[in-house]
Amino acid sequence: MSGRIIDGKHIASIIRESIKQETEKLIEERGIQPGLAVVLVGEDPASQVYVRNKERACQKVGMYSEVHRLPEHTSQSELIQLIERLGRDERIHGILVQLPLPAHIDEKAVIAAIPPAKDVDGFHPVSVGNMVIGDEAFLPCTPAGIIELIKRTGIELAGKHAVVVGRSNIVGKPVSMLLLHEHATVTMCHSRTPDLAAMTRQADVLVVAVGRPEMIKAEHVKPGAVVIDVGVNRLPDGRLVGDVDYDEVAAIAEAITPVPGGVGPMTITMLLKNTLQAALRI
Ligand SMILES: Nc1nc(=O)c2c([nH]1)NC[C@@H]1CN(c3ccc(C(=O)N[C@@H](CCC(=O)O)C(=O)O)cc3)C=[N+]21
Ligand SMILES: [Mg+2]
Repeated sequence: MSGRIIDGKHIASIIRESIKQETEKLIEERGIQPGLAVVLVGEDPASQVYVRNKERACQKVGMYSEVHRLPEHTSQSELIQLIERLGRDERIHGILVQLPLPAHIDEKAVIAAIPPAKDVDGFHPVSVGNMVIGDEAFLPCTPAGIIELIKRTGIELAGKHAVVVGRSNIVGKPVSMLLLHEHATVTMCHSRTPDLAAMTRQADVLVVAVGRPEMIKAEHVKPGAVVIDVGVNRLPDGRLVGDVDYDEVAAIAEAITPVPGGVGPMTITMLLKNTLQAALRI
């Protein structure tokens, strides 16, 4: 038996088509073109690729985008001044500061400078708080993309046991909360969890976001589970792999996301969705 492949690229393209149509309508009817500003500090090669992909995705759906590339040595106050200027800029509906930032900059202080109404990453403490209490908020893009992927694949979450491996503020913690909102029973695991496999083998839905290449093996997975792989790991030989050993796990899972072509394309799609939403709200 080999499980279904959850085709994130295809599902993302369907959603992007409807975002494109709504964008055209907003321009036509109200003269508002959704605009995204992406801020990139430093020369990290992976970040450069992500930022270029985000810029291209905006253009494809008819949104305005601008990228601010700042040198590695930019000071925290210079960066915050730029964010405050973008916060006042009427052309800009969404602001995204690419993470990670250089070590001399306090990420929390920078995120706090983004007006919550333009926080399309959903990282501002106000957005996080609204998300946790279930109020309207910009949902963080990767967690929102994961839920959308599961729903559009026709997988029921209510009453299921979801196990999340990884507790980051950008994926593990928020996706656990969104799974809870979908009425799953949620277990959160991390690097200090003893006997990880004993926990993950209980999962009906297993979400892995730890950043360790191919660490989840067949022994970690209950036959028939749904496996969502959030990892994006570039190996020395250039191959891109997830946190899940795809070949082993695909053989026993009911459904599984590939890397690339799984969660990644959904992340950018949810960013476009949030940017459209930000423009619709004004
Ligand atoms: N402020 C901020 N917001 C983010 O959302 C954010 C960030 N910083 N820093 C880095 C991470 C990572 N991330 C990805 C987005 C798309 C793919 C993606 O499209 N991946 C493709 C493959 C891309 C490739 O070939 O390298 C795929 O999985 O099919 C991956 C990773 C967003 N992040
Ligand atoms: Mg894999």
